[in-house]
Amino acid sequence: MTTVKICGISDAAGFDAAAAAGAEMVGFVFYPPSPRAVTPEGAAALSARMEDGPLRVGLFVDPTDEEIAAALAAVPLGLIQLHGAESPERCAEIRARFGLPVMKALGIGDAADFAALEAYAPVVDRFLLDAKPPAGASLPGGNAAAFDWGLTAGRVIPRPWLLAGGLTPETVARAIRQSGAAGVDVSSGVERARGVKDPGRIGAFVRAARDAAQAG
Ligand SMILES: O=C(O)c1ccccc1N[C@@H]1O[C@H](COP(=O)(O)O)[C@@H](O)[C@H]1O
Repeated sequence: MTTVKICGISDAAGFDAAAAAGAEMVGFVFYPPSPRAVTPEGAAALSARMEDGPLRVGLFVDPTDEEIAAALAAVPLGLIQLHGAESPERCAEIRARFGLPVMKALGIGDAADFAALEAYAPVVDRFLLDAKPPAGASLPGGNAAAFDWGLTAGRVIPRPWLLAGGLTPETVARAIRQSGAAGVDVSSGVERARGVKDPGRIGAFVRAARDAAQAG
């Protein structure tokens, strides 16, 4: 089954829609410059809406230990997503210090970018393969930008991985077919305005990803 992560959850309607649709993961953005940013207290209130449900993923960009600790003190995170310029050494340090699995986001523009995966593979649990930020973008992710999905087709990725970048309910099935991804992650594509999730589009995205996986 395709793993689906809905990222940038910042309100109850978005959280409830992701859980009701059966998304495996929801992402809380602990990065203040993002329009989807939540405080640890805000994420805790959303997470408390349901005892079980999706795995709570904390998204950080070049975080300090204190920032991660503050989020973890409030929210039962099951996965730490690192979406900045964290080195393999820093990923290993965070993974060991907090005792949680780490998903490293890497930007893909062409085939040469896959070389970076080798150094990270021993120290992370998952990869998130995203587009590189477009010129002038103020965020390192969440820019609705896609990369060439054919670049991952038939390629051995040394850890489980999610495809991200510019996915939408309308394109996710094609993205899964072309990339061979077993998991997908979306933020902008399920919003009705920048930073505002659309419950209907969240449901449509999860259904489209499921249908694509069943169609094989
Ligand atoms: O979503 C954000 O605001 C964000 C901010 C900083 C780093 C990463 C961010 N989002 C991640 O980027 C992917 C792709 O986003 P999109 O679907 O293209 O908008 C998203 O799934 C998050 O993991």
